[in-house]
Amino acid sequence: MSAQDSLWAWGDGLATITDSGKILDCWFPEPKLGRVPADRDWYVAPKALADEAHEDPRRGVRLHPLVVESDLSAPVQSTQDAYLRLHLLSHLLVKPHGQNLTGLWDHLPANAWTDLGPMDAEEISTRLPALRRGGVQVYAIDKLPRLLDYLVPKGVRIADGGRVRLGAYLSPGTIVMHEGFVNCNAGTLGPSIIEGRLSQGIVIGAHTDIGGGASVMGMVATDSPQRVLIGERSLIGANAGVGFGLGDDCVVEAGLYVTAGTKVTVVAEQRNVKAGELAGVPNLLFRRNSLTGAVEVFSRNG
Ligand SMILES: CC(C)(COP(=O)(O)OP(=O)(O)OC[C@H]1O[C@@H](n2cnc3c(N)ncnc32)[C@H](O)[C@@H]1OP(=O)(O)O)[C@@H](O)C(=O)NCCC(=O)NCCSC(=O)CCC(=O)O
Repeated sequence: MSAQDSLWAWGDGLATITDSGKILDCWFPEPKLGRVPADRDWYVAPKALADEAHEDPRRGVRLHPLVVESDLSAPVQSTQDAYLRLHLLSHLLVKPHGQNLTGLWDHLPANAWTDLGPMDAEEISTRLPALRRGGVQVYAIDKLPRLLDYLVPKGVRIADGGRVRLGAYLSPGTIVMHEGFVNCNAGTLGPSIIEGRLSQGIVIGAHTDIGGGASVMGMVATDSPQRVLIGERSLIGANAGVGFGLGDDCVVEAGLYVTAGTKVTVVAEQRNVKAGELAGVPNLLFRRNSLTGAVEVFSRNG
């Protein structure tokens, strides 16, 4: 694959399409980087996917194979393109921030998610009585589905599947506990424990622990130039939070929320700085002095 090819991706997908022709989602079992091979007939689906094609009158949809090719440097073009890019993240083929996600939200319809799959949210009221009679549950109205309904990442534990969205980038060895949450275009670069929330765009390094209920402040816009990276072997304590990137081997005390603008005292130097100025600095402990209320920063060793 040439360097130029690495800016492209493609995949055979199975789209859910409403009776009125609206694409609700697209599942790509084996997305790939590069261009569609020259000898590939775009109109002939692999047998495994062709065999999955069917109609589901309960949801008013049909499942139909299609092939999608995307220029990852360009904004998102369609729903199937959006789903391909989310799959690339969760298959660990493209890292968070490694592709252009401008327009992602605009191309993701807010579907009704049932245990049969997605359906048009506008049709849910009329179809609900029949769905209930059939024992079908509607568990969400949302733009992004659960990761585990599309793939099972290797070597990863997810205690509650509803808390991890398609597009999460979870490296082998990651454990997401019940309180953990991982949005799309966010995730882990190595083994780690997530008991708190990783918003869109947040990436944490290997052997880092996001404590119970902890928050890493993110941003909704997928094209924001702002990056919040948390280094390796760091710990954000239970119910704590950060609004800027931490370096390696840092600790934030349980219950302490430090935003980029929080004025902190660097104890060894007796000087006050905005915490955001310490973004990326390794070996720091952030602690609120329980006697004075001031947020203090100490150097620590490993
Ligand atoms: C800030 C630290 C890291 C500090 O711990 P340390 O072990 O380094 O220090 P220590 O031994 O406790 O304290 C050393 C000295 O500093 C003092 N000291 C400690 N904290 C202080 C504070 N805030 N203000 C003033 N002094 C303080 C102690 O009294 C002691 O003083 P003397 O020397 O005078 O004795 C810790 O308190 C912390 O917050 N850890 C985070 C743990 C965590 O949240 N893990 C996530 C698990 S997730 C989970 O459990 C799930 C829970 C859930 O789901 O809700």
